[in-house]
Amino acid sequence: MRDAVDAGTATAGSEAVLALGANLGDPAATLAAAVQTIAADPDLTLLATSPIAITAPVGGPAGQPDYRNMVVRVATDLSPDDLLDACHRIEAAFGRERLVRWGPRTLDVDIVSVVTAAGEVHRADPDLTLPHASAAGRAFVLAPWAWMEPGARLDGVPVTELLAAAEDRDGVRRAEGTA
Ligand SMILES: Nc1ncnc2c1ncn2[C@@H]1O[C@H](COP(=O)(O)OP(=O)(O)OP(=O)(O)O)[C@@H](O)[C@H]1O
Ligand SMILES: Nc1nc2c(c(=O)[nH]1)N=C(CO)CN2
Repeated sequence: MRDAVDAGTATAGSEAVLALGANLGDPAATLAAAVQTIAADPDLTLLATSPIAITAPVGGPAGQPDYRNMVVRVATDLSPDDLLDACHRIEAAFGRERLVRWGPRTLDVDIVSVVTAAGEVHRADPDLTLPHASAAGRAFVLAPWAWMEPGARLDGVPVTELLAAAEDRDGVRRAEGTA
């Protein structure tokens, strides 16, 4: 594992893993369009996209529809704060409204991890916690990431190992096709 760094350290040449989730409207079409939006963003270089997972909702109100989840890897020179702003702009472009915690959404884009040349960025700010505070326990993030990059590590721990321990792993299945 490379050395951890504090956010605030120069982040030019970063790579980030973003987690995308949707369960309103046409989630598969939304994810496909979101990937195109990311690919077209001048501040982001899309390096890899995962297969899509169909996942049972974790938390939130009862009766919400299954999600479609995926992850992407991007390269960027944006700071983590500016990358979060970019994620929020993409969510807003797809009509995201924050009504209920863990409630249904047209598109959620979270930052799972940011790695600079100096290592994994660590930050404990509630406005931007890195690595994402819940990602290490979420099969709906870890499974698509492991399909995309079987050797991936989150903060030094193999994603496959985290996935094996994730409580929601039985609620995740792989969809046909790609975004
Ligand atoms: N790593 C991160 N990625 C995205 N948002 C984050 C992160 N860390 C903290 N946040 C903050 O979390 C706030 C709530 O985000 P959001 O509405 O997407 O939460 P959620 O998807 O409902 O739940 P969860 O945070 O458990 O995924 C955001 O406004 C953002 O400031
Ligand atoms: N299956 C699934 N469940 C969730 C999801 C998600 O993307 N997929 N996102 C949440 C808040 O980020 C809460 N619960």
